[in-house]
Amino acid sequence: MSEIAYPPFAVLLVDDEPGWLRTMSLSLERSLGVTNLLTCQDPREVMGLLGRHEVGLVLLDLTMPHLPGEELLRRIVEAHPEVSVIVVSGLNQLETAVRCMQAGAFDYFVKTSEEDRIVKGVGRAVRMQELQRENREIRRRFLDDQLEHPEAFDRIVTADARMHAVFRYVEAVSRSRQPVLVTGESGTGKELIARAVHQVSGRAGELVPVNVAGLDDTVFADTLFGHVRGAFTGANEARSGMVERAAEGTLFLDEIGDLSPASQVKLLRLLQEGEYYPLGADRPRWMRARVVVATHHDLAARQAAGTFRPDLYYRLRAHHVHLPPLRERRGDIPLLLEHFLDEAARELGKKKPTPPKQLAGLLASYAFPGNVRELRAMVLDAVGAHQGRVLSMEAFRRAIGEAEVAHEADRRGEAPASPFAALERIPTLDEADELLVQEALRRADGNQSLAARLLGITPSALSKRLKARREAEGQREG
Ligand SMILES: Nc1ncnc2c1ncn2[C@@H]1O[C@H](COP(=O)(O)OP(=O)(O)OP(=O)(O)O)[C@@H](O)[C@H]1O
Repeated sequence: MSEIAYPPFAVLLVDDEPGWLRTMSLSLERSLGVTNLLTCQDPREVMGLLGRHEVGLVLLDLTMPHLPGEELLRRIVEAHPEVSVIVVSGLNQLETAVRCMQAGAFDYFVKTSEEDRIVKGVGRAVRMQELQRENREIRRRFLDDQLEHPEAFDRIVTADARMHAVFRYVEAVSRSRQPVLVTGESGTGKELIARAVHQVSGRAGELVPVNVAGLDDTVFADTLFGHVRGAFTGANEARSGMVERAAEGTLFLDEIGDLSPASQVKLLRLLQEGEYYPLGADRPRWMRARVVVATHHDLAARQAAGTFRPDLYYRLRAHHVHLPPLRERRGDIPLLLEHFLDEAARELGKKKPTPPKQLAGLLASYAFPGNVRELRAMVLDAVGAHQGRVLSMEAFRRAIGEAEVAHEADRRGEAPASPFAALERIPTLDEADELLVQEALRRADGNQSLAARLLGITPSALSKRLKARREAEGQREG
């Protein structure tokens, strides 16, 4: 796969000094990975270039022959308000800087400032442009409803509208270099989404996963940033870290909610500054990798509780994907069941068994705290143990029973012993009847025959109850 130009819009450098254009182009490419570059020595050509190319950012020198930079700045802002302009001037004059900012410049640097500062300023402007473009892109894709890379989501079996919205969002943010945060309960498919983000991004390198849970700060830094020779006793060789390994690809940091406070600071610095120090190094390295992070924790709650840094949380939240638990997309259960039956039969070299009719009802009534991973394990176990043509219900009943007992044991001490213990007044039989019917319909996603099965009554009995209730409500309103 060939490397795709970055960013997805051109950065135009305008200066009459060819030497400055060359040095700046090299710095931007080396430090920020910017390859989508245009250069121009004659300010009179700039408006034409903006008309012909998709430019997102202009670095503009102020003192050039033929056309004063300030005048050109005004023309650009008027004709292309969506383009950001950074003024890089030879003059260290406060008044000029103020005038340029008032005219609509995104930032102002003096040429003699450290090159590093200008590069970081360009990094900030690129990030702003990316966010603005992604906002437009997200709006367009939601209206359009089509996926451009459906193959990237092939491994994710779903017919759920929220999951499809996630796919469209992933496509909309895929070309950016900003981090993507994937949240959702354990087993909901966060790693599959991280892989899809990587695939859609078209980045040539590999996806490098690192589980950061339980890493102490030193191991975290060494794993991610590597070390130079002699950095600590036993460091006989220099070793590059995962950030380097993922340079042309994607770094996937899993279990980010469990990161220690000291490592949170390091990660924030990496994301904010785009640079890091291998252990023992005295010069920073630039990060080229795209970062995707995932957690099953509620980061907002962790942030509020003071265990997760707010600045890191807000930084990560810019591109956020949340995966709904399986119990909120029960319509996916039959599809996943088929998918895992195929997979299990293939892996175990068996003929695909037929699922018994009652299985759908049993699975629909279960909360799946372990989500898709739990369903997959159940199906694999059941197919492994099964003989004959029709799959036995027993393996599923046992797995669900055991999981519920384990779950109950986990909750013991916190949860009330009976569902009514916390209530001041127990519901009347009629009210309980009503509550059960509502809950069954909710769990069955409004499917009445499934809801009836959950309630242990026939579909016509449920339909009669619903009809009677509607009539009673009608009379009350009338
Ligand atoms: N929609 C899906 N279609 C097919 N397989 C799925 C789907 N969602 C999850 N899986 C499978 O379920 C298992 C768990 O998925 P994954 O590892 O992506 O979950 P996770 O959210 O990252 O979990 P954790 O938080 O525990 O790391 C994997 O075997 C994965 O292939």
